[in-house]
Amino acid sequence: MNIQLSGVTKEFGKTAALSSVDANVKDGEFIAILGPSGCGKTTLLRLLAGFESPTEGYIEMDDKQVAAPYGVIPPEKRNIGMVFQSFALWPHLTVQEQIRFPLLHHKFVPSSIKKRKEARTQEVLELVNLTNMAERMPHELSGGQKQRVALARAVAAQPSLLLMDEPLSSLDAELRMEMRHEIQRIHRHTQTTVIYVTHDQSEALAMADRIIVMKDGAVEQIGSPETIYRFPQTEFVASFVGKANLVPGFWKKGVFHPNGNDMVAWEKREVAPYFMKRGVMPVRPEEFCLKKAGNGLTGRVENVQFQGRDVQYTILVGKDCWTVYHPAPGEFRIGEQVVVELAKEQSALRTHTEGHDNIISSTSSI
Ligand SMILES: Nc1ncnc2c1ncn2[C@@H]1O[C@H](COP(=O)(O)OP(=O)(O)OP(=O)(O)O)[C@@H](O)[C@H]1O
Repeated sequence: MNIQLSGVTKEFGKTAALSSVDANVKDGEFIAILGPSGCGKTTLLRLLAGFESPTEGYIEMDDKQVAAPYGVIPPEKRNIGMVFQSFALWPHLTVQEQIRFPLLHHKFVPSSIKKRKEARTQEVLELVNLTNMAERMPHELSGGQKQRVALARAVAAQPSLLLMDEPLSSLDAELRMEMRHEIQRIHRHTQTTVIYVTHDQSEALAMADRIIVMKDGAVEQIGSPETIYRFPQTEFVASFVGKANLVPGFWKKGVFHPNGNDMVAWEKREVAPYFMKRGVMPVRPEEFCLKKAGNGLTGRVENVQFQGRDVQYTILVGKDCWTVYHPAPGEFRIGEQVVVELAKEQSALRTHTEGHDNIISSTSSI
């Protein structure tokens, strides 16, 4: 299903939950809506489902208007599946009855599936690896198994759009990783358009084709996970996704002089104009390297955290603390003086070409 959101605004009294959101979703895409608590993610999903109408703007699905201030097509008249954080299974139905239910009652079940409801139920049970639990009741299932049933139920009737609201947030860390994989596999298998709400950046980066990053009801940036991570367009995106250090300094002839030190020059090919105008370079913790001596900025190790593959250092440079990931084993101790440099490969990044992203080369004049 293709979706177009145009100037979508939603106000609850004086609260603007969404402010003029424009976005498009292509058929079969996996879109993550990412942002902190209260930024309007659930409101956007509820508008897409048809539970709410916009105060301004409109939503089109496959070129048909489905939501506008004066009218909205309700959820039961849209061909969508939904998965929530709370699973929302019916307590009195077995696993296979939960999956069969939409096949019996959903308005949009394709006739090819209606004719083979039992076979389709078994097929979907297999898809989520629950064939041997078909007769179990919800209280006899683990959290991960319940979430699989919820997923199976949502995709059974082959919806054109699958909406998921923080579906993994009540699962433990290991199960979350497993279910991410499961959801990706189901998406590949069904080719359904997915809109997935999360506040977890690693979930969005790992699963989505494109991410819509939101803040205070507005879209901050839309792009592929790689673009969002490597080429943030605003301070919020840089710090919310991947915890970039926002290094102050000045740009001269496409070269950045951190902390106003014109003896140190950093070249990073692609930095958004937003940062260049503000005299800032966003640098990911892994884009820095630490040395005992060299042509960089001098700092002092404030804290060291062993993380397995990397060591996370907090380095005090001037009055700012920067986060630096350095491959383990750690070579630097708390209190030690170090030199912070931009890792070599950062200046050799290939030119990025994604059409909708407004990225310029730092070698162009500003
Ligand atoms: N029915 C409502 N009435 C009044 N205000 C609401 C209503 N629903 C949402 N809001 C407000 O709109 C804003 C966005 O809420 P929303 O639930 O969409 O955020 P969210 O990003 O999904 O947050 P979370 O991650 O905490 O679920 C919040 O300030 C919220 O308090």
